[in-house]
Order: sequence, then structure tokens, then C-alpha cells
Amino acid sequence: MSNRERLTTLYIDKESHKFSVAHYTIFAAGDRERLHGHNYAVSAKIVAPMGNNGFAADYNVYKDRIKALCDELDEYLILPADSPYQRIEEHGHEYRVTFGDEVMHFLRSDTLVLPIVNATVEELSRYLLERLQHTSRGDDLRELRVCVASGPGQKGCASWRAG
Ligand SMILES: Nc1nc2c(c(=O)[nH]1)N=C([C@H](O)[C@H](O)COP(=O)(O)OP(=O)(O)OP(=O)(O)O)CN2
Repeated sequence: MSNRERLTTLYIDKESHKFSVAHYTIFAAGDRERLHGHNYAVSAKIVAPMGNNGFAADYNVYKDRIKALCDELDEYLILPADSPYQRIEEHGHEYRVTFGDEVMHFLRSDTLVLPIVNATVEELSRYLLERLQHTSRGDDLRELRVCVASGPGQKGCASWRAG
């Protein structure tokens, strides 16, 4: 029997791992869709070495971490801090967002400005992957993938694999 480590894969795809947010996707300079919302769904794939007792990692630990990330985002407007096409300025209790010849005003208390380039499923999955990687940094993982769906049949995923 080869002495290569045996890996196993856990899939987490819970109905409770969702967050409802408002956003708009920016397609190009001066081209965006209107502000609207989604109930985003988050799922994850975790590859880890199989322990000697038929157990890799307690998936409740990852369920709790993913749920906490969803709760952090739930019921906000999400703005991308790193978009090259808009400027976000803090003015008292509001964000003033300049996009082309538009100026939008959003309450800061309703808004999360995330370190992403666009409020897309691709960028949200990358952001959540990086957050989950950070909270799992002490774990012996080989691969992590986080997917974010903006509705049935449409999602983006971001992956990390151990070097
Ligand atoms: N590559 C990407 N393309 C698009 C994204 C994205 O995140 N990544 N997002 C959007 C829109 O924000 C979003 O899709 C608009 O909503 P819509 O697709 O209409 O969502 P529905 O759930 O209503 O889907 P239906 O097909 O209309 O049922 C666009 N492109």
C-alpha cells in the first residue's frame, strides 16, 4: 500500500449559510446595473488528510465559521473598496459614492465597504475564501474552495490548494 497520505473531502452546503445584501455589478467605467438585492448562498469544499479513526475534521467547526461569515454580511449594502471605476468617500454618517457623473449617498450604518474589486460572485467567493482560510490557518488542510451563488444556477467559486 503506498504510504501517500489519504485525503478526504468534506462538502458543506447548508441552507442556513446565506446572506441577503444589496449591490450593483459594475460592468465598465460608467456602466453598471441598478441597485438590487440577492439572497446569496455559500457552500464550501474542504480537503484534509484522513485521520486514523475514519475522521478528517469536525465539519461543525467549518459550519460555524461559514455561518459567522454569512451573519457578518447579512442585511447590508455591499460596496467594493477597490473598484477602479468609483470613488467612495466618508461624509459624516454617509458614504458618498461617485460613479461616472452620478453621486450616490448611502448611510454608513447600512453599508459594508469590502476589500473587493466588484460586488460579484467571483469577488465575494474570493473574499470569503480568504476569511475562511484565516480562521482555519491552524488546521491541516490541503484544499479549500468557497462558492457563492447569487441565485439558483449561478455562482462563482474561489479555491486554495496547499503548495
Ligand atoms: N460574472 C458575473 N456576472 C454577473 C454577476 C456576477 O456576480 N458575476 N452578477 C450579475 C447581477 O448582479 C445579477 O446576476 C443580476 O441578477 P439576475 O442575474 O437577474 O439574478 P436573478 O436571480 O434574478 O436571475 P434570473 O436568471 O433573472 O432568475 C450579472 N452578471
